[in-house]
Amino acid sequence: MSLSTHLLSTFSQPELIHHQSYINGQWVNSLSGDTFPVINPSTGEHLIDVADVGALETKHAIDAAQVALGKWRTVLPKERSRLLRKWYQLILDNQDDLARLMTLEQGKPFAESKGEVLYGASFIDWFADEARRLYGDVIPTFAQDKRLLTVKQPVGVVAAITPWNFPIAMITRKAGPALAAGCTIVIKPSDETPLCALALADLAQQAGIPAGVLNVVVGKKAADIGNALTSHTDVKKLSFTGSTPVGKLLLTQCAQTVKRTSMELGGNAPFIVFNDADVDAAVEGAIASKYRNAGQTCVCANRMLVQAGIYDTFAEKLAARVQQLTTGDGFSRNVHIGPLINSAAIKKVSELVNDAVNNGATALIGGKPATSLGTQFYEPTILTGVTQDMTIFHNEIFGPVAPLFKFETEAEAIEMANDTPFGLASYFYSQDLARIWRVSEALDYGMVGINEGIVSTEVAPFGGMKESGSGREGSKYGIDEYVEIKYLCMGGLR
Ligand SMILES: NC(=O)c1ccc[n+]([C@@H]2O[C@H](COP(=O)([O-])OP(=O)(O)OC[C@H]3O[C@@H](n4cnc5c(N)ncnc54)[C@H](O)[C@@H]3O)[C@@H](O)[C@H]2O)c1
Ligand SMILES: O=C[C@H](O)CS(=O)(=O)O
Repeated sequence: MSLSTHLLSTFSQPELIHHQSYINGQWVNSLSGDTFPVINPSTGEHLIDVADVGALETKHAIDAAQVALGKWRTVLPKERSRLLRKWYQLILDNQDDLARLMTLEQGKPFAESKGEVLYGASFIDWFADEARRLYGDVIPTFAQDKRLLTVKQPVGVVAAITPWNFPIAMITRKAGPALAAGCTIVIKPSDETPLCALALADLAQQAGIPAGVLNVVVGKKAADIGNALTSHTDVKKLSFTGSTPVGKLLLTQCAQTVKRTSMELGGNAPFIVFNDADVDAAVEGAIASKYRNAGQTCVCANRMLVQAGIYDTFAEKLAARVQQLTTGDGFSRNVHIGPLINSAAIKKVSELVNDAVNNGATALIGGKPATSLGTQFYEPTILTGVTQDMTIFHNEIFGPVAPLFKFETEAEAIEMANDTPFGLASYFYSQDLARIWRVSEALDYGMVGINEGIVSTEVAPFGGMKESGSGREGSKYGIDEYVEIKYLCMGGLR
């Protein structure tokens, strides 16, 4: 079943909409003939049925990637760069259609979807440049008859498993550096959002990226596909973006064949506001960080830690801004907050809020599902009187809920901020330079926003520590995840 005639008519390039996996340059059905439905989280509308592939089709994709690797790794960097730049331009040329697919299958407001397409494309642009700068080293020798050097070579076939919340950017943040380095790749996107991934594959094909270099397998049987990817000896690297529990499972599976891994996992970001902060700036930063993608990002402010001296003022100002946020369908004008991805998400957010309120917190704004809009919407919410012993303090909310915790001293703020197994993003607002240095150095997180609520960019290293994962994406560091550094020792040179 394809998209309805009405929906198809809203696309400039409806041929970008695929219902089959992309393996070895071919669009293929599942061997079983099975399909699964893609649902619009805002309306519950059945969008399309997509071929439901499994382990055997995944093995075919790995085989294709292995065959393609032999030639792709020898393609001159300038040519790889040219092909990536062509892909980048095609993504830009199709921004509206890609954004439309994203809002349909993921739900985020159309303007946010358009922004993600540009953000996702920026990684292809960045690594098109990096492809031409994979330099090695000449090392001062340790013996008169020897000369030493290093070269960087592609790790080989890469498996990428990606989440639903950024259906384009989480793929390009991996495919860009992998292809730039001379690797080939098999991508398994979330079955919640397969259409964006398949459209990206179509554009890669249009760009001239050879068959087998980039493959996309979509299916509901995530564990089967994952097992095929993590157990195959031709797969030399797994790059995963998703929840920490699944990341831990995949790390275990990869250990059996000692694969390289990059893990971009869950977060629990503190957003600290000190008495000396510019409170208005902190409120704007909180709005940007907390409510983007309806709070469904790994770097969303998850715990608002507000110093006692400005707690009431901050809460009041934040509430005034949250009241200006409109919740609704992503295609409706002036909507800021779309639906949550599925019913499990609504249940999880409701349980976290209800637990906090039942234990003494107050819902200053919101505090329940927005049932008048449908089954998948949650009201933008602010909780006050929240304490460290409540469940919400220790959980990634992944919804438009801002719990405000009060602290007295800088030391207490640091202790609260670091009291979590996660270490991805963190934020704080202060105008005291000495404090800025003390707090930046004391926070156990891979990324620190200082008087800033949005830090993500292709030019800087994105990633975390502790149970938020390992490795970095984007920046001059991102391509290192996809290369092996080989040391050459040339002897007998008397
Ligand atoms: N650190 C980051 O850059 C980053 C970015 C986006 C999302 N995330 C995290 O991802 C989570 C939300 O995304 P999600 O719900 O898609 O996460 P998820 O872990 O449920 O799923 C992520 C991907 O893993 C697949 N998967 C699930 N179980 C699997 C298994 N047993 N074997 C193989 N693959 C399996 C899913 O199908 C999906 O493609 C949040 O925790 C969020 O913090 C992190
Ligand atoms: O949710 C995870 C994404 O990495 C967030 S961002 O768009 O990179 O900030």
